[in-house]
Amino acid sequence: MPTLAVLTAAGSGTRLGLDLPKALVELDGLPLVVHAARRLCASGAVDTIVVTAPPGLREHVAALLRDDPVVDRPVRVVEGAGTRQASVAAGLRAGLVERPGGEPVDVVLVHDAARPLAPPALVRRVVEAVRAGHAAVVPGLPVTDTIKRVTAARAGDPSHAEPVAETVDRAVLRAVQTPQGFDRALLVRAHESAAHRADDERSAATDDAGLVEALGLPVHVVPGDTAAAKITTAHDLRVAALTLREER
Ligand SMILES: Nc1ccn([C@@H]2O[C@H](COP(=O)(O)OP(=O)(O)OP(=O)(O)O)[C@@H](O)[C@H]2O)c(=O)n1
Ligand SMILES: C[C@](O)(CO)[C@H](O)COP(=O)(O)O
Repeated sequence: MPTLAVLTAAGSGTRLGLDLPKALVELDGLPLVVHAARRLCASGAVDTIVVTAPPGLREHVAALLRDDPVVDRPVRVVEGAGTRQASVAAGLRAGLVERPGGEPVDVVLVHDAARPLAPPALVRRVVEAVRAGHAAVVPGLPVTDTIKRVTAARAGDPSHAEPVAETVDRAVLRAVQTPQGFDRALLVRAHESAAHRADDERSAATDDAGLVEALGLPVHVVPGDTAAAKITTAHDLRVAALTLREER
């Protein structure tokens, strides 16, 4: 049965600090959203894609993807919303409309254009784990830094130094990435039951697996890939350019 990918691209990219939405920023001459869509298609594991575009840029994003020679799956573009969670919900609504005679989607991936170099093999790994029976799957990497839990700095301390409460056991930590993969019915249920918190940045979930966890249902981690790193800052964009060069 078919796999739908919701590709989130509606964010503004505030932390990147350029004067256009992050998904439209170019890496080696191609917008990030196009890099991400190309790799979803190259995986061979994705049948259709719904992209969440920044406000007012739906047509522009649709044209970019329509004109790209490597993006060879049907792509639908919808306008995103104010938070990532609300954008994914909008993408899901559009992507799961049944087409007459079409086979219903059974697996949904949610992927960030902000992770433009997530390799096709990673996409396949996530889809395979869902098809093997894990209803919610996230790629994750071991954490390599020593992690401290801190408490609030003392009021009036000019250094703003935060007291350390403990060193967390990093062996049990994973830094999770996208694409995240789900059984369709589970992801729809998870978004529906968290819809009341979708529009408030402080309460919205930062990833979709978190919504499944909130239902008390299991989420499994498969090995991630350093190439799927998230572009948040200008430094990350430079690292991605190096990753792309190494890939060639
Ligand atoms: N309202 C939003 C916010 C984010 N995203 C998408 O979710 C992914 C992860 O978001 P993030 O990296 O935080 O992107 P921005 O919100 O653009 O970044 P910033 O917080 O720096 O503005 C990105 O692909 C982004 O386009 C989205 O579709 N809709
Ligand atoms: C979904 C995600 O990419 C997984 O690491 C991440 O949670 C997105 O977070 P952001 O704060 O919206 O960048």
